[in-house]
Amino acid sequence: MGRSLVYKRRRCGRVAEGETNLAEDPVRLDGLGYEAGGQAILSGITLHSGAQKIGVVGRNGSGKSTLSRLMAGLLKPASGTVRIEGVDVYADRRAALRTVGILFQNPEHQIIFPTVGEEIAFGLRQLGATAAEAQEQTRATLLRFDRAHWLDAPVSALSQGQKHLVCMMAVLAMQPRLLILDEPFAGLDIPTKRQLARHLDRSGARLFHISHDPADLAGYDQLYWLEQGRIIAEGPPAVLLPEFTAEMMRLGDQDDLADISA
Ligand SMILES: Nc1ncnc2c1ncn2[C@@H]1O[C@H](COP(=O)(O)OP(=O)(O)OP(=O)(O)O)[C@@H](O)[C@H]1O
Repeated sequence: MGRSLVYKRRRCGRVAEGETNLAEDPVRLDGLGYEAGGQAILSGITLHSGAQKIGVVGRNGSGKSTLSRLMAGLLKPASGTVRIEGVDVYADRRAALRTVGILFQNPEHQIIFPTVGEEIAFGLRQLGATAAEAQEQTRATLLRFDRAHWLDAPVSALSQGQKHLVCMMAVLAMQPRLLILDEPFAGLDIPTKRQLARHLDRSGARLFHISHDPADLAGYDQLYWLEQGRIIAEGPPAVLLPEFTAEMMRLGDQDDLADISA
């Protein structure tokens, strides 16, 4: 995979002043590393950002899902820390639950209850709401998304795009400060993607969107390029995405699918 890439991390274009403040940045990854099967999956990831819409672009196997799970505190780092809004998300799980939400690529991996209302209420109960409070907040969330009539709908009767919306409502009901998106739009059609993206933009949560698809990240404020478990470039989408796309096209003209990291 991309063995010919020899970039050192570099800045692509100008990052607006004020987006990075080392003392106060709400998203802080410092020397983050992760190992599995005796191999380094992520190494030396340092990223400080105060941007509202942060994106990470990377090809298959670059470490995107591992990074998103570390960001949500679901994996223990081998080295370094993830601090979101001042919370060490692995060390302080209770605070992390209130601070960070995550949406996965496959809603089937996220949904565990048979009805929409139960699914949304579950997260709220996790945060300490009583059954009555959770019910009230669930109804309010459905109303906010114009889906009051979904309360008792069986999840099994929903389309894939609708299941994604259920996951999104369930996570946003918990009012996370940061929402991590692990390719939640993969496989969805353009109208569905656009509708879900609109809901996200309205949510007010800071977004940390990880994707292989440059189109997902075009409107983002600050982008990072993940390659072989390292950040190799950062910059605004107008500069970084064309470079990423050109490199992906170049790699596509070769055949590196046979490579197995040893
Ligand atoms: N538990 C594990 N044991 C061994 N190898 C792992 C483990 N988890 C991840 N890897 C390897 O780490 C690399 C990064 O995996 P990861 O799933 O994070 O990448 P990704 O960018 O999300 O990939 P994709 O876009 O294909 O989903 C891959 O080579 C994967 O095989």
